[in-house]
Amino acid sequence: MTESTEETGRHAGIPGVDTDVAEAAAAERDIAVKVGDDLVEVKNLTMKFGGLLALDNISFTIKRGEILGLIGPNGAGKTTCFNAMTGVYKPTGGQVLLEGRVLNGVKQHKITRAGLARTFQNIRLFGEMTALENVVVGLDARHKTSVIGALLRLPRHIREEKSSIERGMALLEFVGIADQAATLSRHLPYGSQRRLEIARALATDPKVLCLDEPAAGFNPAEKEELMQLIRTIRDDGYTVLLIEHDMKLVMGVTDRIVVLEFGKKIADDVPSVIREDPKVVSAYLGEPEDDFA
Ligand SMILES: Nc1ncnc2c1ncn2[C@@H]1O[C@H](COP(=O)(O)OP(=O)(O)OP(=O)(O)O)[C@@H](O)[C@H]1O
Repeated sequence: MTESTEETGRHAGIPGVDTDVAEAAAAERDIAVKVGDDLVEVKNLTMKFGGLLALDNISFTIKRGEILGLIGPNGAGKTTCFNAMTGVYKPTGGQVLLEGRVLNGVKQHKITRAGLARTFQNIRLFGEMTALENVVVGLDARHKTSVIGALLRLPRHIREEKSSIERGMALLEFVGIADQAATLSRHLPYGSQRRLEIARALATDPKVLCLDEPAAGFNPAEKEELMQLIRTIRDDGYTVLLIEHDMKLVMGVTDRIVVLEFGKKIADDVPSVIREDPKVVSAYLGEPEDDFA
């Protein structure tokens, strides 16, 4: 965490955020809300699968510039919440707003374009493409030239292609795998594949980056490195929503935590309060000890 605890200006209010860094980096992004204000509002989000109420009237906000943790025991509804927010599922009820704009009913790719990017619990890369190509695919989604422009290799397309490769390389460097740019993604070590997923999501220039268990399968040293990467991403001006099972990781990296249990929100506070909350402790009873260390 950075050390800007005495902020009193309009960016104050998010513990641990170096708001100068966040503001400077994010200034280029066209985001309608200020650092510290509500960027995403989840209002009474409800998701039913037949008779199963997987999400029951969930409400929370994500503030611009924060790292928000979404935790809960197995089956609590975390991934369902991500899926309902990012257009994978159509919510049964409630609303998700990004910068005040309702996302319900908007197609997945349009939600990504609007600024909500995500990674998946199960890695979803193009295995037969190189690491760089996987990132460039994400960047291409933002291009303005037409298919005809690409076929005719018009100057604008060539310019965009060149800048895609440069930006793709910069993103691979940012997540620490630039030396593996030319490797087919299916040949990358597991940890690099997880990093590549993050780079590909960042390529869409998101306003909010949603990470679904990015440390799954990592050893403690890899987890520590990933925590550092998530902090760097935030310090670069992004807002992060993080689903994570590993409580130590969540407590160490987040500014605030929302806790779900059986599809209901049972707590929403800073990590030090969540750690002591009896409802949260009891929700984790019976879970592997590792999950609530
Ligand atoms: N497509 C679906 N159809 C039916 N039930 C589903 C579907 N997706 C999720 N569920 C159910 O919804 C509940 C919440 O599941 P979800 O995967 O969101 O939990 P989770 O908190 O992400 O769990 P985990 O930590 O194990 O990934 C579970 O009971 C699950 O079986």
